[in-house]
Amino acid sequence: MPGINYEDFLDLDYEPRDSELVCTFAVDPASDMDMTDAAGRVASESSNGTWAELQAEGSITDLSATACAIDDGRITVAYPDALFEDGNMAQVLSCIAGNIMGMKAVERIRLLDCDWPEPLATTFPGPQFGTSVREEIFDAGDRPITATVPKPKVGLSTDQHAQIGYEAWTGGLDLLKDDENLTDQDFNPFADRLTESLAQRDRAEDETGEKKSYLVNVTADTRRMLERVDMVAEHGGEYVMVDVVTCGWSAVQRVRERCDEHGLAIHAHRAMHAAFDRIPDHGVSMRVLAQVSRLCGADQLHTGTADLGKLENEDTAGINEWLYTDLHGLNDVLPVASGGLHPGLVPELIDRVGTNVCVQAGGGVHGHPDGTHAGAKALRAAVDAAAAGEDIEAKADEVPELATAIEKWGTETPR
Ligand SMILES: O=C(COP(=O)(O)O)[C@H](O)[C@H](O)COP(=O)(O)O
Ligand SMILES: [Mg+2]
Repeated sequence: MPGINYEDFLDLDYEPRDSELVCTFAVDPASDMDMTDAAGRVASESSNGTWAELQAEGSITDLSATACAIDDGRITVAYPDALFEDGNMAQVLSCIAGNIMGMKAVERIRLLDCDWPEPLATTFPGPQFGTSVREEIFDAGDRPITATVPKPKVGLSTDQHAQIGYEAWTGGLDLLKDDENLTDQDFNPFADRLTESLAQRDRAEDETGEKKSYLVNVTADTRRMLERVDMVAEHGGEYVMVDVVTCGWSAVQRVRERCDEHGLAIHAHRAMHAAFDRIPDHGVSMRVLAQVSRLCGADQLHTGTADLGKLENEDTAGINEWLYTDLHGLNDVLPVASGGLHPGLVPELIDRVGTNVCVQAGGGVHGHPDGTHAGAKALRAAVDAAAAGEDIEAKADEVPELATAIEKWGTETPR
């Protein structure tokens, strides 16, 4: 009887088929393994094999992955389409980023990139709106849209939170955003925050003549999230915000489905991503996380500040480029630059990532010496100037709030 062993998962002459999911891994084999052994073990454990030689016969090997290239510490693995369940991201990730991450056959392993084939990619919905939110919701023309997150992150009362929203919106920002750890706590209950913030949004829209919107954080267990999504639709919101990593992809998929019914966009916060993408040679890359977010239907996603902000970033510009590139007809995704931004950093940011983004700042708005309203004016002026290719210092001569922000923070990267 033929056995399946991990050598059977290695074929360096193999050409992946168009229907296969092709993944690139960086691999550091265990000390008693060479790269070919490790490559075979990765393909085996992530598809239908294990450490032992199996005495199984027949078609089960049709589900085997093939390690088909080894190059400079990297391996390429091709996964047959039949291995995957349609539209089930949890199942896909349990294959390609599952047991192999802890397998003793490798010292370190990182899933760097995936090439998503049409048969699998199109079983996912992708974003409902993507970058079109800039035009469709805000009529923003060529400029990036702007957002702010009230600080302190948590602890503001509902009234204080909504008031900050009003000041930010009337100062010129497009979006008020909840912070990742604000959901439905006693000091600021979800339902009250939603209604009060949207009431202030309406007021700000009347006063400014501009469209404004609110990214309310619906993150919870799936049942509560869906109830919250319904509430947002009922009260006239345009978006929900979801902490996509902490709540999990299956939950995101359900939210995407419900948002489709309501025509709501999804803002994806990536809190916790750094637990598996910060160490460069292990885990799952931010690039793959961005791909997964797009497939599951995030319309806008935090992708970092191209190293200008307070947090570590992985290839923001490259990931953003991927989010814009065609993926078998699925919509694109609007990247959100956030984390330690302030007006003085905006020209360099736009230089690095372009204008098809959302520029988001918390401390860089509310830490303005003259408060939130002035901070919002400064950020909007910086964004308008940078998008129009105008010098920010010249703009600061016209907008005193921007001059004050530049005086306070200069062009420093915060920590
Ligand atoms: O609260 C903030 C930013 O606040 P501030 O502007 O005060 O730093 C966001 O949670 C970060 O953007 C997350 O990081 P990332 O966007 O990299 O996921
Ligand atoms: Mg935050």
